[in-house]
Amino acid sequence: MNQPVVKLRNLSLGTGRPKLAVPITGKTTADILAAVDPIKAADPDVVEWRIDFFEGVTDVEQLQQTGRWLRSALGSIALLTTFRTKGEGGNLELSDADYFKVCENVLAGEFTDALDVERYHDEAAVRGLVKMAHAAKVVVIMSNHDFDKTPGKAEIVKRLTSMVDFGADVAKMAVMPQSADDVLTLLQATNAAHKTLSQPVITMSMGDLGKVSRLAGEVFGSCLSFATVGAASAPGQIALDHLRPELEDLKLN
Ligand SMILES: O=C1C[C@@](O)(C(=O)O)C[C@@H](O)[C@@H]1O
Repeated sequence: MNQPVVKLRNLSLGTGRPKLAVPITGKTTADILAAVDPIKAADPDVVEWRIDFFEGVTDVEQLQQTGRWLRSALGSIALLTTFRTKGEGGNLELSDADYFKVCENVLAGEFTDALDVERYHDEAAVRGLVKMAHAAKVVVIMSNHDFDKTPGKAEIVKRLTSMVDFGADVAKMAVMPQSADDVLTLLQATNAAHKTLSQPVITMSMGDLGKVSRLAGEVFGSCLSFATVGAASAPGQIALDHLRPELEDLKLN
């Protein structure tokens, strides 16, 4: 089977070394824009704006204006916009209806290259949002987080497969290990999904035990790794200036 590749701005996700994404978790517009210069100096492939940390997230004007300023400050770096709900490890509690409204406001603001869409919400609403994103030529990175445990291999593959069935361009799963065996489970599921799915996948085992999964994407088939410049957005993320040389060392020639 051909390697599935997805274009994200000027990147090809799914081929070569895993791409590097850095989260921005600022609370105010000033914090968010101040994060850009040090991030640009570290030269990531993708910036993830975690809008669940932004205090203006439910104000359409503030969300879209800050998004446009961020987009223009980033230059050629691809922008992924993510509202991570509280139940999946995010920072702010929103009703389902408000979650979808915020995501629609992101799309209407025309500033993002990719949108994170959580898989486990109302299914018709998820499908509707995917349609809207695709009409706006925005890449859908569909996601699911388990901050407590690592489901079995078959369950992880099933969830990633379901994301693709729901129209995801990229399917993403983050899980929490309780043991080294759990990390192996995530890696095995990644390898299996990577070999069978028609879209690229992103996976990670979080926390200290799972750090190895953030280095090993090229071997097991995860196309993007989240790394830090400043604040982390999830446990186990490694500094970008450490992760980049590790990924280069582990490159498959
Ligand atoms: O989905 C992910 C992955 C992540 O949870 C991680 O573990 O690196 C970090 C989040 O910001 C991002 O949206």
